[in-house]
Formats: sequence, structure tokens, C-alpha cells
Amino acid sequence: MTAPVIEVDDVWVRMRGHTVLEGVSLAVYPDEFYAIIGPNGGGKTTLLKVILGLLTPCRGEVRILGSTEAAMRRFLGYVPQFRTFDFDYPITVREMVLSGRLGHITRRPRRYDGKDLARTEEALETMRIADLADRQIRDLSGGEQQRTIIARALVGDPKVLLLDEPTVYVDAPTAAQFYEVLDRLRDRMAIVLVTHDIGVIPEHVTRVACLNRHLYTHDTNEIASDMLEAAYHCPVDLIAHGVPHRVFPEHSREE
Ligand SMILES: Nc1ncnc2c1ncn2[C@@H]1O[C@H](COP(=O)(O)OP(=O)(O)OP(=O)(O)O)[C@@H](O)[C@H]1O
Repeated sequence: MTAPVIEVDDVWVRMRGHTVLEGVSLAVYPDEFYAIIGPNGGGKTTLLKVILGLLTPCRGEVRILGSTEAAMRRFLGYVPQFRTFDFDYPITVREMVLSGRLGHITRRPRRYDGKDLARTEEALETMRIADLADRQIRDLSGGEQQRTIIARALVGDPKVLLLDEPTVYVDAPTAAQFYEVLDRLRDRMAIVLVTHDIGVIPEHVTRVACLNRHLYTHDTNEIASDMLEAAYHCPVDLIAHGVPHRVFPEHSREE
């Protein structure tokens, strides 16, 4: 059986006296498109930060390609939440994408070389923004900015692409185009997408889990009602393939 690219093993995180993640375990395999859904404040960004090595759990460990070495994080591409970017910053699309190579340069002084420039051109082509390369990022549409930050995550040639609420600020047609782009990337890398919006779970996900301090999963690509109930603690209206329906009727248990 293929080995996982990411293993999260019994991870606990406490912040300011509150338990944010409690005994979270999961494995992501190379060909997976793993969606993690959950309410605001449920710990999704925290889990991504633990996987990325930006946050050390008080218990448990994360293995990337079987290793706990910090250097293995170079195999991860990260697309943070849109709101964390300053799109008014005076920088071109090409410069922004190229900046994704910085963490991969070990030589000193840190200077870009031909490989960095070549990877940047490839990522611009992959995301179909080569024609925008010399434009300022502030002059792009939301969808074009989104493709730019994904290209920036791709220049490191990741084995896994981690996306935090990638469609939160884009309209429905742009989100649909975005999922087409992810489909194209899937034969090159695993994808982990976190979102609070269960209406956006794309049809090609291979696995869905719900996170609200605990991770609830059935190891399938179905959004099961008991997972949602456990994670959201309230009725949830799900829009699956354009058809709204209520996935469970009422509160059945209190925390
Ligand atoms: N630096 C911090 N210090 C203290 N508490 C924090 C810190 N960062 C996050 N938290 C808390 O941890 C919990 C989980 O936050 P997190 O950002 O991981 O949730 P999320 O599921 O990503 O939420 P959202 O969908 O709103 O982005 C929240 O209650 C948040 O207030």
C-alpha cells in the first residue's frame, strides 16, 4: 500500500488555556483530495499550522513523507487565507510567484538562480496567468489574485498543496474555475482543503472530515450527517450539486 504523504498522529494543541485540537489524527495519501470542514474557530487553520510546522503541538507528532524532520516541510505548498495577503503591495505577479522560491534557497547570500526563474515561469503557465506576469497584483481581479497565490505555492514543487478557505472571497463562477484548476493539479500532488463552508465541497474530493476540536471522519468522500452533527452541534443546510437539503433535523446532543 502507498505510504501517506502527511500523517498527523494524536495531536493536541492548547492556546491561552483552551484546548483547540484534541487527539487529532489523520493520514493523507499521495493521490488524495482531502476536504476538512468545520465551523469558524473549529481549529482548521491551527491544524494546517501544525502540519506546516508553524505551531508545535503540546502532544502528538506530524510526519511528512514518513519523517518528523523540519526540512520535510519543503514538500508542502501552502495557500493561506486570502485576507492574510496585502494585495496593495507594489509587486508584479511574476515577483510574487517568484517569492515562493525563497524558502527553498539554502545558499547564502540568498539569490534567485535560473532554476527559480524557470519554476516561476512553469507555475505561471500552470495557473494560466503568464499573460499577467508583468501586471501589479493590485490591478488583478479576485480570481486572478487567487491564481497568483496558488502559483506562488506551486513554485516549490510540492507533494501536497494545503489550501485555507480558498474560495471565500470569490464568486460562484470563479470558484468553479478554481476547482477545475485543482483537478488539473491532482495528478501531480495531494490536495488538502479546509473550509467552514460545506456548500463548496467540490465533487472530486476523495475524503471529507469534520473538525471542531476533534476530527470526525468516516474515511469516505461522503459528508455524513453524524459527522456534521458532532462538529457543528446544530442543524446544517447542505447544498450538494445545487440541491439544498437539511442533513439533520435538530440538536441531538449538547457538548
Ligand atoms: N494565537 C492564538 N492565541 C489564542 N487563541 C488562538 C490563537 N489562534 C487561534 N486561536 C483560537 O483557536 C481556535 C481555533 O482557531 P482557528 O483559526 O484554528 O479556527 P478555524 O477553524 O480556522 O476558524 P475560521 O473558519 O474562522 O478560520 C479559535 O477559538 C481561536 O480563537
